[in-house]
Amino acid sequence: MTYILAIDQGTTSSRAIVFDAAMKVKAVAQEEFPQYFPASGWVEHDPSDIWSSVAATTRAAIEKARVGVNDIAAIGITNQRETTLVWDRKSGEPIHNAIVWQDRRTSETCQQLKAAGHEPMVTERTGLLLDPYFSGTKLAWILDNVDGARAKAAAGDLLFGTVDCFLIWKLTGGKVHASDATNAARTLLYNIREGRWDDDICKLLSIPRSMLPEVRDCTAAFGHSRADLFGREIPIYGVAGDQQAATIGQACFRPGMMKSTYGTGCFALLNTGETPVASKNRLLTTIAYQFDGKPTYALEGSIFVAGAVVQWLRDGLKIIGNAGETQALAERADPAQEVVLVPAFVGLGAPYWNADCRGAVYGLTRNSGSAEFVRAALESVGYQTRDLLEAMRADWGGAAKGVLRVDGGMTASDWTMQFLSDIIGAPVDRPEVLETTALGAAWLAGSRAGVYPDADGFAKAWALDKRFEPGMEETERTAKYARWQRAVNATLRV
Ligand SMILES: Nc1ncnc2c1ncn2[C@@H]1O[C@H](COP(=O)(O)OP(=O)(O)O)[C@@H](O)[C@H]1O
Ligand SMILES: O=P(O)(O)OC[C@H](O)CO
Repeated sequence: MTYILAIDQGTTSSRAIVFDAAMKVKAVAQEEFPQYFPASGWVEHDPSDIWSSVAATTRAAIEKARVGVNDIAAIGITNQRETTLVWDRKSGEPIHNAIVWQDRRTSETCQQLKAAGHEPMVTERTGLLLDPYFSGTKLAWILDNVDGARAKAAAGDLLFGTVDCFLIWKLTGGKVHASDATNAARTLLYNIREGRWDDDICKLLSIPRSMLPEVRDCTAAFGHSRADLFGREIPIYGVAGDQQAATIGQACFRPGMMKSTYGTGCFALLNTGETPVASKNRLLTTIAYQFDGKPTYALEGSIFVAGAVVQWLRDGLKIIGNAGETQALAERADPAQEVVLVPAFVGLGAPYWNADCRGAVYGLTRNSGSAEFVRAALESVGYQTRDLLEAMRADWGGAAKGVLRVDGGMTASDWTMQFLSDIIGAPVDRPEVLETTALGAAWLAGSRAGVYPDADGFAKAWALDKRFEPGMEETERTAKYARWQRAVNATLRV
């Protein structure tokens, strides 16, 4: 039994990956599923799509890998975080669509809670902000808006879960209602300092404790998959939210180590060790992972638009046919032009948290063309990362100018990675395995199953594909970053 099945349930697709004993990818299956936008700023998933895409891709990956089900030692799960589901304890039927992390419908509730002065207490206990991003107010919305939900919840007939918890419930045939500490840490209901659901916050949002799952370590036993799913019961041994799983997959096990994942958006996590660091710069404090009942904390910064800016160049402006074309165009851009793009398409995330501002372009001349736009778009990813790192350095002395480990689809762009290193003034390391998120989940499950090495052994196995070293002069770096900051300030004021 030397293979591990990792489930990566993301925002737009579900993926299943079979890893071999050497932690190499043996087979991958992926399925996209529909996104529902019932009103402006609302985003939902149909829970049956989440489940059917996971069921289909896990079976397909096992088949493609040509391994017997008896050779799979364990299942690891990683998932889009914060997305909120509520289902009936007896029938297992969801009572509403899943409300996705991007959904802003609870903006007003958050504003009211802030106006009533609750944010300092909530931030102190959960490490999060009173923002619709997190699960708590989404869960309260479902209870308030589905007929009879409040009464059923009070009677103990409803269960809440983030996506990991829902998948564990489905995989085990309703036998296990549990989540891991990293997912719990994103709900706005979990006290990350005390390691338990917070009764005061639950009361504030009128959420009955009986709905909430049991919270376990990332390497706990989460039951077994139903025998009829794969032909045999397989233990579920590893669970972590996707950004935390990427941190684990990048072996950021020591305080001061950080990773940044560049997909549609970008999420940077900095390991701060065994004590939670409260941010003065609107970063989130979260749990990076939890082993043996002991949490390791992280500071997290989220950027909403990273790779999405490249999609906009392709689908919106139509100045490229595919993402790979950005490299040549950026190289060709006129060095004398100083075009700056602030991609605040949906507002700005950390450290600004401004939901209302919108994107802007500065420094256009009569000669500005597609090459300068492309360069400005790729540069915006580097500048936004520097914003996060500046905030991390201001928050915590341990965040010195260390190496940044990167992963995600956009790290394929050498130009972007070189600019990133230039503008942050630190080395950027791209690993050989870019399936870092799934690898993190696989390692959690595989180490518990005894198939994979311990954390030290795993960290040693981490292999570098390419290191990008900063080559820009300090004066140029300072001038460029100052221009970016002026552009952001102007954008926030419009
Ligand atoms: N060569 C490239 N240059 C620039 N951006 C790229 C390149 N290849 C992929 N991307 C960007 O990376 C993103 C896809 O990354 P991925 O990790 O698959 O994202 P997600 O998991 O959020 O869907 C897309 O937004 C795409 O525009
Ligand atoms: O599914 P992804 O990769 O877009 O990740 C979503 C994050 O977990 C949201 O916090």
